[in-house]
Amino acid sequence: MTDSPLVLAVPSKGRLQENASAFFSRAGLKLVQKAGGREYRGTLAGLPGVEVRYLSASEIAGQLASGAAHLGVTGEDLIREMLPDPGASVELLTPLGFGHASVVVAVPQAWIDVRAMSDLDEVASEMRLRQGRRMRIATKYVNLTRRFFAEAGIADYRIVESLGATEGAPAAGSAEIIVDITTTGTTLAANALKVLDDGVMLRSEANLVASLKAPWGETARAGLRTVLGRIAAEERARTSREVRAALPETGEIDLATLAGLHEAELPYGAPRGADGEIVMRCPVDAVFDLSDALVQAGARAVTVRRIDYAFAAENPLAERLLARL
Ligand SMILES: Nc1ncnc2c1ncn2[C@@H]1O[C@H](COP(=O)(O)OP(=O)(O)OP(=O)(O)O)[C@@H](O)[C@H]1O
Ligand SMILES: O=P(O)(O)OC[C@H]1O[C@H](OP(=O)(O)OP(=O)(O)O)[C@H](O)[C@@H]1O
Ligand SMILES: [Mg+2]
Repeated sequence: MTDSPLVLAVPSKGRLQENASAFFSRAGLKLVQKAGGREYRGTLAGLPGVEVRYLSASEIAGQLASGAAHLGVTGEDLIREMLPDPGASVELLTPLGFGHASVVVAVPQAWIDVRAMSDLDEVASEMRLRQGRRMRIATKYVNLTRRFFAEAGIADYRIVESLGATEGAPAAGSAEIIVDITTTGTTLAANALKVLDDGVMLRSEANLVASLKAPWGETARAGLRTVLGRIAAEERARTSREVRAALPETGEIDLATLAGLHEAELPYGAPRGADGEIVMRCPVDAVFDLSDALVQAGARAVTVRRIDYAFAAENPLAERLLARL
């Protein structure tokens, strides 16, 4: 097996770019773009075993599928559209909380009686019978559309592949209806289109995705552990708080029960002495209940802190992926 670096594919433009760079920098992964932002390759500061490639969101999906990139950030819609059997070539490691958008079936607002896919089925059949032609659907999501329409039992249609400005197709007369991605619905409304009640094909967001086809040599695996370890450390830190308590001078606190009640853990283990200090960690929502419970149980002082990073010996994201390679 080759010992190439970990290739990390990052959106170079479009909606996902800014959020993706912010996500990596929060995790202490500083993207360093070579040669003044014109070069589409870069590095991660301090990690020589990682090579960064700046690509469009759809190219990233393609490179993960082919194995040209090990790890990347892209939209779930693109993965599901471009890969016939996503589970066979990639692993969706974790949704990232940005790039939310839905792939939808939209028809002209003027079609007042058409509200659901079943109505569309009737329209399609009538069009075929009365006018001798098939209903045309403009989209770049050809595969997702075929699958969704097959599941809805609609076969009387034809896909007109669209390369952009899909919402304009019905007004331009190149298709009757469309399948496209939407977030606010502004573009659909501006083009007098409406989404069918049961016409949401996929709710998508940006994901961190790993390739199962890439050459996973030692250097790439080591890079993966570091990158995913930092991402997990940031996530753990952001979603939890550190709770320190001075234990009572007399008596004992049943820490195990308290921890269980408040989804807390003792990352450094139980205290060694009776009147020591303990460090717990709990979800953000559980902070006040846990602190109250500690005070009621006799703790002399309780301090709650935000954490920057919380590293751990386990690396669940990396282990899950490595188990599949
Ligand atoms: N409102 C939105 N419209 C389109 N894509 C969105 C939206 N919100 C999030 N996304 C996500 O961003 C991905 C593509 O982003 P974007 O359109 O910015 O890329 P692009 O650089 O224009 O690439 P392409 O030329 O392939 O469209 C989508 O596939 C989707 O996952
Ligand atoms: O529901 P809305 O918030 O109105 O967003 C949806 C629009 O945004 C996207 O286009 P984009 O701006 O990415 O241009 P593109 O089609 O050239 O990729 C998408 O293709 C829709 O046209
Ligand atoms: Mg776009």
